[in-house]
Amino acid sequence: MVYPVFIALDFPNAITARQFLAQFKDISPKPALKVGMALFYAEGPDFVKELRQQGYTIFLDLKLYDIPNTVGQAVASIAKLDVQYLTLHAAGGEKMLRRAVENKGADLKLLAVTQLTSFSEEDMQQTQLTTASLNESVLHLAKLAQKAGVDGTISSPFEAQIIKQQTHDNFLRITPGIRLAGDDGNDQARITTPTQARQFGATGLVVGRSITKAETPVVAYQRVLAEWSI
Ligand SMILES: O=C(O)c1cc(=O)[nH]c(=O)n1[C@@H]1O[C@H](COP(=O)(O)O)[C@@H](O)[C@H]1O
Repeated sequence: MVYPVFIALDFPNAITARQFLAQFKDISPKPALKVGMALFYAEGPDFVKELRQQGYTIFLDLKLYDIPNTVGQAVASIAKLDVQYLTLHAAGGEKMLRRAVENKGADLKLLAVTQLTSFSEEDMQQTQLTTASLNESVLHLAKLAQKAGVDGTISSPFEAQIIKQQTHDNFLRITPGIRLAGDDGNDQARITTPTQARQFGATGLVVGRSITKAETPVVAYQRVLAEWSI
């Protein structure tokens, strides 16, 4: 089983994203890409289609969170874009998650965001959405997502281990909050290196700034892969 490393294309527009990707033209296999809100809201589905035509695996990170009917319709629209992964918030609840699963079609994998990797324990309590600890909340939401038929979770690597222990074997554990040793954590609160994420049982990585802001992004990407694939 090959576990993916998604490069987060957090760029403001297609021009800068294309310039970035030009550096990877000789890299084979092509890296998997995560298109998030900034790029999608700027360029819309056309840029996603362009990347698909070039053969990239696409993770569309729109973190859907709305009433079940609206999310169901959104997922049905997104399924037509032929992307491979899509995020939605587990906190949207079982009915919302189930409606998304019903509308996703055969080839799209749904990933439920548990607690954002930018959240510390303190940030989470400040929202007053739960009195559970961060770990308890992540595990609870992971189990809820599994029950609703979602394909896996987004969490920090720190929670991947407990999710692995308490969910079925094929349940995906994709982890952002990844930094190469020595890189700044920026706005992230729960970060690990790719090596630590692998040891904690992650089954996929999302890496943004450690690659996109590196002096030589291709070298940084290869360092991530080297740590990840041991
Ligand atoms: O769903 C995500 O991908 C996501 C969830 C989460 O809890 N934390 C998180 O950082 N992400 C995304 O992962 C990427 C991380 O970027 P870097 O911090 O630059 O590596 C960003 O595109 C975030 O939107």
